[in-house]
Amino acid sequence: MNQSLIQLKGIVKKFPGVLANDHVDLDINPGEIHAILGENGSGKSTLMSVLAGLYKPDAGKILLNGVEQKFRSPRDAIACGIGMVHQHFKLVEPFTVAENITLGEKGNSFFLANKELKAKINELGKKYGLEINLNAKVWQLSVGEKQRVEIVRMLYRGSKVLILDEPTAVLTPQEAGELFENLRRMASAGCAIVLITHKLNEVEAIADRVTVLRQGKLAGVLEHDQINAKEMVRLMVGRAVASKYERDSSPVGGVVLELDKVNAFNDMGLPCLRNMTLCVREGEILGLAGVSGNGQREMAEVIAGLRQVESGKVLLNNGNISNLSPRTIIDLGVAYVPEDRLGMGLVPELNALENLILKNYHQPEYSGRWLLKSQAVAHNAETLVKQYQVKISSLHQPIKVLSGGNLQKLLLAREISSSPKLMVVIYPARGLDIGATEAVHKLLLELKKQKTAILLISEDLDEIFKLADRVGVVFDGQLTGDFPVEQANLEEVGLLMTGSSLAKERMNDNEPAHL
Ligand SMILES: Nc1ncnc2c1ncn2[C@@H]1O[C@H](COP(=O)(O)OP(=O)(O)OP(=O)(O)O)[C@@H](O)[C@H]1O
Repeated sequence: MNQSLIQLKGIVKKFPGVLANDHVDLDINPGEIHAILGENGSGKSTLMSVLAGLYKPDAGKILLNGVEQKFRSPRDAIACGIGMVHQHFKLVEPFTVAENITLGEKGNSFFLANKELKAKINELGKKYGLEINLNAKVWQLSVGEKQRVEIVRMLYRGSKVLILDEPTAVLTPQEAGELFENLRRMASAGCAIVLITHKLNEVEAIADRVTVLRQGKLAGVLEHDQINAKEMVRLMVGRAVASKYERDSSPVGGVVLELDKVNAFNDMGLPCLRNMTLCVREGEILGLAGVSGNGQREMAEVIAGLRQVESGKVLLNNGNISNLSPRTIIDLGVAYVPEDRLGMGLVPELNALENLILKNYHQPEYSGRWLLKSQAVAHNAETLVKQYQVKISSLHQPIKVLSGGNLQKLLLAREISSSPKLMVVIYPARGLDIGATEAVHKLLLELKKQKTAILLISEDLDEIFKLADRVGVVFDGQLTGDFPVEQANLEEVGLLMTGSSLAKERMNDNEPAHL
């Protein structure tokens, strides 16, 4: 048998109070796509950070082609051909693509990203299907394009082992398809691809081998012919996970949220909501399907008071809330779980006590004459953390160290505990493992039972069909479909998401398909 390209042997990594990796072994072969699976907090990112030189292991060895390596920094790992593309991209937004790719390279001034460098980057792009406009500023790029820049940056530095942390979590289904084709091309050219993911269908579609972690330990390795969803779930969770939820069939109430011909602009000043019209009723989940980037985020921001309504109205229980301040909208009973949990939903540097009162610290319940009422703040956090089963070693620790699932539970705990009339939630299970996804879905179904109107924005049609009473489709800032879930058809919804019929109508009207 050929020698593994990378071997991790007995890796141990401890954090205060947590054994994140407990004697984990991992073999990676050249030319393979190797998936790392495990529930939130099982130690996947920690193990990959050890391999990428970000963390020094407390025990264990890293072997490259059979030779032991000691990485003191990511620079050492990169020099050995190991590069990691993180979930949160590490690009400098005001710089161009070329500058970002060459940034930090010895001897290259990024201001002088010259012809030769550009030719080299273009060649890599062509070879692996990763073409990008080198002169574009990073802030102008879509999420998928930014990810491409990160990958090309690693390839440019000679990476032979590319670690991708949940790369499809932020991509549209089409972009994810393209990424997989490109990864396959890289693997065929001899690179090893290590993929951290929660999506079992992706693993089935693309992985050559799978390593499963559970509670910091190695739970098992599946060879290609052993990869199937049931076995992966068994190794990951050790129990069955609901594939369907029981539906609450109580009748829905009156209209809570109404968008009446709302128009708004995106960050680039282009129209992103175009006469958007929809409504959500009491005790109803409207699942809004759509490829991200079709105005969903902006719609949620308009409802939450974070984006200007240019024309049209946002009505809450028949009252016009367009362009009211976020605080007023919160006080009127609107809860919001944004796409960007750690940037917008929670403050990474603050602890759980502080994050859990971010929306109501000014209220007499928590606010004394000069200082916060520390006992009330602590009681609130202790109760919510227990009730929502957030795994956290200390309420005083910055929440940035929590796993994705625990962050989302913390955020939902804060939002749900305000007993909202309307909950707007975007991609609630993005990046979460199946156990945490189930927990989050159950919280939303419980909220529906309490008669809250829920606008659930998602790209995951399984999620929408599991939870929603009605399925809406958004394309290019407009509602292009609206069906009771029983009458919704997966294929039709998928087609509407790509704008197929709308695109045809547009062409007939001689209007451009994209603004
Ligand atoms: N810098 C840190 N300080 C303290 N604890 C940490 C740190 N990084 C991770 N942990 C803890 O180590 C454990 C493993 O975390 P890790 O992020 O590796 O899990 P994961 O499997 O990648 O989770 P997810 O799927 O949510 O990304 C968790 O309990 C986490 O809270």
